Amino acid sequence: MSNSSLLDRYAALDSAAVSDALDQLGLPAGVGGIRPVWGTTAVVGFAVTVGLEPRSGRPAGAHIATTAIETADEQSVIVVDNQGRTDVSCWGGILSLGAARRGVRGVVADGVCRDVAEARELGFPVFSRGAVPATARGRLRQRATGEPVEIAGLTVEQGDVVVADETGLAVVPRERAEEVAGIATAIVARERAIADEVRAGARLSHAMHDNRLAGEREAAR
Ligand SMILES: O=C([O-])CC(=O)C(=O)O
Ligand SMILES: [Mg+2]
Repeated sequence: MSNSSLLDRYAALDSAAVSDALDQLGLPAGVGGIRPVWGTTAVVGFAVTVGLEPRSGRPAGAHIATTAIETADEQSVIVVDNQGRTDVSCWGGILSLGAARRGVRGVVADGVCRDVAEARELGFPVFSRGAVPATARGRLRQRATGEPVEIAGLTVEQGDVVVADETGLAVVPRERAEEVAGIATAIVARERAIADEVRAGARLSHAMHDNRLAGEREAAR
């Protein structure tokens, strides 16, 4: 499957269905707490990773995330590991502008951002733990780009599939991405069938029995 067909498949899914598929395969489930900072609803793409750390008096290099954005493209989601910090911004409006100009699909940060209005005006999806005005300059430095990072307890490797929406975040190892998409697609179809029965008046406790909802193994579609 081509990369763009794979991302089209994920665009038809959501973080909950992907999390259920990951559960079935014994892979780490999705996580919450990282949410859209303006009205965006969902983003899927291949991870381009950025690891940050406190600057702690060391010399400043390139501004955080700038070199990662320069390697990213229209299939990328920038994934920023700021170790969950909420006291200093790890993403801002000029970064959103630079990423949007490359066609990047969005950013997912385990930390907080600033310049929310600038992201909204650009239509650039930003998912984070919230926002704070305090700049990264002088406070943070880039530890690495393209290396594995940790986001809300999930390891994300460069090229993994990232699914972020209003519910939370799911991360799929690239080598399992076709398999997970197949199972998640079957889960979505089964849940639609259950919802149709509920709309038609079926008893909820019957239609939504756990054995049916989550206990079965899915045949991938
Ligand atoms: O200086 C910063 O912290 C980054 C920033 O605001 C931006 O990208 O616009
Ligand atoms: Mg700014």
